[in-house]
Amino acid sequence: MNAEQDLASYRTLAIEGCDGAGKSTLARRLATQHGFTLVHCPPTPDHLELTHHYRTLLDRPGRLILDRCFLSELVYGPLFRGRSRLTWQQILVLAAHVTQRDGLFVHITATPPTIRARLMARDGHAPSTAQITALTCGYHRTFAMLAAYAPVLTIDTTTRPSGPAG
Ligand SMILES: Nc1ncnc2c1ncn2[C@@H]1O[C@H](COP(=O)(O)OP(=O)(O)O)[C@@H](O)[C@H]1O
Ligand SMILES: Cc1cn([C@H]2C[C@H](O)[C@@H](COP(=O)(O)OP(=O)(O)O)O2)c(=O)[nH]c1=O
Repeated sequence: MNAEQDLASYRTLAIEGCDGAGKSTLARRLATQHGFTLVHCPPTPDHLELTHHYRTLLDRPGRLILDRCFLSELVYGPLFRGRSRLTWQQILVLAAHVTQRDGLFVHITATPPTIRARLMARDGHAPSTAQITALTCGYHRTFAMLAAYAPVLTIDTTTRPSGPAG
């Protein structure tokens, strides 16, 4: 698929989006087919110094895919924990490291009913459609801001097949 060939030309891909949008499926496929090292970034514990954590990840050698990154904090933080532990200023410093590493931010999205159905099928439970809508809107706002400072590609997987051919 052309879009995936384009993605493969970057040295760094930071893949972000709502749980269930299809990040890990795409990340695994790109890693397997194009030889990226895949790093999944799960929710980080409170004691972790977040900017140092992500800087260290980005200092790794070679081609890298981050399956989630510091942008999760901006969206999940305010909605689920009352605040983001990272400021926009800190986010933009980290984003500059991604860009300097020949990086692209990949925004994976889908319609909230699609995401909900996928989460139900994958996990047997899912947030409400309203909660998923809040998350997808949060990501849309975040990426609209980020796009003024760093390269962003949005992929809507609602109708996109997930097979090996992409
Ligand atoms: N492009 C796609 N089209 C249809 N289903 C998909 C697609 N990408 C992922 N899925 C399915 O949706 C579910 C969530 O995908 P996953 O990659 O785990 O999302 P995330 O990493 O964003 O939580 C999985 O069951 C996966 O098989
Ligand atoms: C990285 C991150 C994730 N999360 C949330 C997003 C997900 O709902 C949940 C689990 O994330 P994760 O383990 O990345 O799951 P998935 O690959 O299915 O998206 O934690 C945060 O609340 N804060 C964070 O900083």
